[in-house]
Amino acid sequence: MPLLDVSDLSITLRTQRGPARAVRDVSFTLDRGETAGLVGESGSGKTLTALALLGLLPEGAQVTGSIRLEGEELVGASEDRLCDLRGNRIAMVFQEPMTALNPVHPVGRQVAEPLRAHKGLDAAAARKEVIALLDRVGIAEAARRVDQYPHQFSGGQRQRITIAMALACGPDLLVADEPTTALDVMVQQQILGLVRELVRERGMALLLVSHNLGVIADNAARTMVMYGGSVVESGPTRDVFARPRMPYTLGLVAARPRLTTQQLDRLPTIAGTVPDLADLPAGCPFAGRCRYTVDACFVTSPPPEIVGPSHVARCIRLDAVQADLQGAPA
Ligand SMILES: Nc1ncnc2c1ncn2[C@@H]1O[C@H](COP(=O)(O)OP(=O)(O)OP(=O)(O)O)[C@@H](O)[C@H]1O
Repeated sequence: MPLLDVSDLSITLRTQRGPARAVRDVSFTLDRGETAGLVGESGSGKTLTALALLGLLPEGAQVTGSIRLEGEELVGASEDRLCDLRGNRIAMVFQEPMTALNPVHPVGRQVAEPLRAHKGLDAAAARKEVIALLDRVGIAEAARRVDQYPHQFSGGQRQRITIAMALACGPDLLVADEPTTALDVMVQQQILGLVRELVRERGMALLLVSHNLGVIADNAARTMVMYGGSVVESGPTRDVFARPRMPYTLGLVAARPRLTTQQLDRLPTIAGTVPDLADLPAGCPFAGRCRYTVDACFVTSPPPEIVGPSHVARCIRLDAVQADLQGAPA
């Protein structure tokens, strides 16, 4: 049984312009020790997918489908149960560390919170554990700095502290949503290196969300490309980037042949605009921007097609894409 099994997850939000189906039929599994990357442009539904795993969706969001953690269904689970799991078995690291840190409390007390809430540690035991955690995530002189406040740390150190907080209870699943976007490139590399080490060391599963192709290419064994609320292509990262098949992925990769984190701090631009989720036409969400579009693309929601080992793309024009790729000069 996979650690995480997401099946046909759809999320509909209430918006001023009516219901918006912001996430559509997303399915994937994640095993312990595995890192999957979720990549896509702003508004494609990455964050909502991540938040759904923690039961942290905006009020009024309707969720259908299934999210199972070791077989336990989380869609429709009680708030009490989700609270038990959050920060304990599933933890999240956000883009902006100050979202997770309270500026008026010393960092040590904040990292200790999940330990006290979920593991019942007393103050002295929690403090000892917190110092060890801060030390592990690379905060020098942790025993002295544990009583300092968030503003006394740099942005990179604050993100290290939120990682310590996320790790405190030894979660099985870590969800990191743009964990390094707010940091400069050198610090980004250090933090991602730390996360990689921790995932390996602790055998956690990691869902890494990023708009940065390089971050995903460097860190995730498996990649899911999101567009207009759907996963339009997924597979082993190497294959998705070396042999993209869905025209949207193709456009992203073609625009950025060198996949390194430094090169790809921004998602390449593709002509046209992201579809309006409150008014998404039937058919393929990319149809309005795609050069392969035929009439049927506006009618049929493309089913997942297997295009290689564990590599799936949603497009009804795969043959035309393939023919072009074969005809293209190497
Ligand atoms: N609380 C909310 N109320 C209404 N619409 C929302 C809400 N949160 C997100 N949305 C909309 O849902 C869609 C998907 O948002 P989501 O944040 O998941 O995208 P994303 O791919 O993570 O983009 P970004 O990288 O900008 O965060 C967007 O169109 C967004 O405007």
